[in-house]
Amino acid sequence: MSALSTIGLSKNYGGRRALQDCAVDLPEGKVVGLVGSNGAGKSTFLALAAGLVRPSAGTVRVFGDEVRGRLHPEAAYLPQHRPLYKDFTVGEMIRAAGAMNQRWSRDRVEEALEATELDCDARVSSLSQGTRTQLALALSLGRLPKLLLLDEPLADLDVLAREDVLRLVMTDVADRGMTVVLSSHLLADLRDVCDHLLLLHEGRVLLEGDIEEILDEHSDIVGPVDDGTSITGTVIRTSRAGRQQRMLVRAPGSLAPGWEAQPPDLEGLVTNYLRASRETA
Ligand SMILES: Nc1ncnc2c1ncn2[C@@H]1O[C@H](COP(=O)(O)OP(=O)(O)OP(=O)(O)O)[C@@H](O)[C@H]1O
Repeated sequence: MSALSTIGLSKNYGGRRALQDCAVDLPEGKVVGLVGSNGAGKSTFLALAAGLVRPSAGTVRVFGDEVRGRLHPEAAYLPQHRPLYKDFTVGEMIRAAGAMNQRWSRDRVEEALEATELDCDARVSSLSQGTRTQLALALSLGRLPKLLLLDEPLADLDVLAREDVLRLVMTDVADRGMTVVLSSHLLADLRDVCDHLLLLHEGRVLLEGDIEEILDEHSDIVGPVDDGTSITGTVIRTSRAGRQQRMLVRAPGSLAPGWEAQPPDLEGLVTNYLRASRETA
């Protein structure tokens, strides 16, 4: 079953197109890396999925139910600006979140915060950025969501805090089969935990699918610069170096003598898609 699917999803802010005609199908139980440059539409996509903003066109479904201006009861959403009351203490914040959510596990929140050794009497305003993210994430996990939407959860965190945040998320993925969509403008941030990719560029879906399948479908091929006629498949991008040319090809056929194929790495593949898109714009 799809955890999150969209058809023809578009969002305009005034005259600006933030998202255009997006069709995606994110399977249940996956960890989805939502990747794209600044302004690609990642936050808009997540806010639409959370029902926080309404689409200009198209539909969003969470576990088959159309999202209409409210968060799906089985979903949790953590926006970029961590929604915490700065004047509250940690304890007050946990109680307030509990009162606001029908389905709530205080045990899960406390378990998630165990490693942080957070003082329940500390004011939210006194916490470091990383600890605030951990607190906000723990409160999201307290809803025991089946779908967790995380907008730039790793931004502004040091290496150790990043590891802690990802470990928290992956515990619920492993224990409860939770689906996660987490955004970043850096694929490298997400590479180790994601098994599904959603690549956005200027509001459009450039690539979406299971990461292993995407990699299997593509080849990096290298051959003589004066021979391009024998290449079958879809050439995503060509670059030249001296007397050789290198191509990223989707579904390549058999190669002519003089050509060699290698499996691409994900970072290189994504970079080629983004560059090709920029070059044709
Ligand atoms: N509330 C808004 N009003 C007007 N324009 C907006 C609004 N929110 C987003 N935009 C515009 O929509 C486009 C997509 O923005 P969005 O924040 O979704 O991208 P993003 O990929 O999350 O970017 P970043 O990585 O910088 O956070 C951008 O051009 C942005 O300026």
